[in-house]
Amino acid sequence: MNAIEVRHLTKRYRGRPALDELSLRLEIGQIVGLVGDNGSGKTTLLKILAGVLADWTGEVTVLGRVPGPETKALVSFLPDASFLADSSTCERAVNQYRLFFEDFEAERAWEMIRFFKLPEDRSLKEMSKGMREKLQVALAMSRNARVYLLDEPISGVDPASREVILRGILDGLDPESLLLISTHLIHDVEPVLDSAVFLHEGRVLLQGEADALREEYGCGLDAIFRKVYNS
Ligand SMILES: Nc1ncnc2c1ncn2[C@@H]1O[C@H](COP(=O)(O)OP(=O)(O)OP(=O)(O)O)[C@@H](O)[C@H]1O
Repeated sequence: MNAIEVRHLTKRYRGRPALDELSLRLEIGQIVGLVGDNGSGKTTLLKILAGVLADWTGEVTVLGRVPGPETKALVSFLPDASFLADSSTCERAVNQYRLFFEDFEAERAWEMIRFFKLPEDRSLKEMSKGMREKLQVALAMSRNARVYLLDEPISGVDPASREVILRGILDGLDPESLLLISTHLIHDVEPVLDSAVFLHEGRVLLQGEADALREEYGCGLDAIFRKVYNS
């Protein structure tokens, strides 16, 4: 079964298409990079798949169902903007997740919080941007979801921490799940990707297995990005 199936998906904001007849299929058991130039529709697509945007046209299924309450229980979505209260500490955030999500494993979240060396005595307001991102990754990846949708999870972190976060994401990832990760930091994420989807103006510009794309273009995904978006 395809984890995600999208056909002719169009989403307009005040009449202007953010996604334009987009079609895409993603199978379970993969780590997929979602890349594209600014405004190409990555966040909009992830929000629709996560079931937080509803006014679109076309066909979308996630794990065989139209995005809604049923799929939300199976999909772990890490949005680009923090939704946790500024006053939250690690402990409060873990407890909030435990209340919200039946599939949340608090112990796994604590392991990641320690692995990321996050300060347990500081509120979110007192944490740096990178620390907040690490906490959100720890929470999102501690759900036993079938589909993980991560919107720019490493945008605010230093290069060494990016590797640590990616390791944290991969450790314990169920091979029977799909991880879709949007990023501008293709070079950093490339080593973990099985495949990539390139968006442009709300459509799929290029999609394929990472190895096949590298072979076809004779370079890495980062260089492919520069080639296709500069041409
Ligand atoms: N709430 C909104 N109201 C109006 N237009 C919006 C809204 N959100 C997004 N858009 C528009 O939709 C298009 C796609 O935006 P989106 O945020 O999905 O792109 P993106 O690929 O995630 O961009 P970036 O790489 O800059 O984060 C853009 O033209 C943007 O201006």
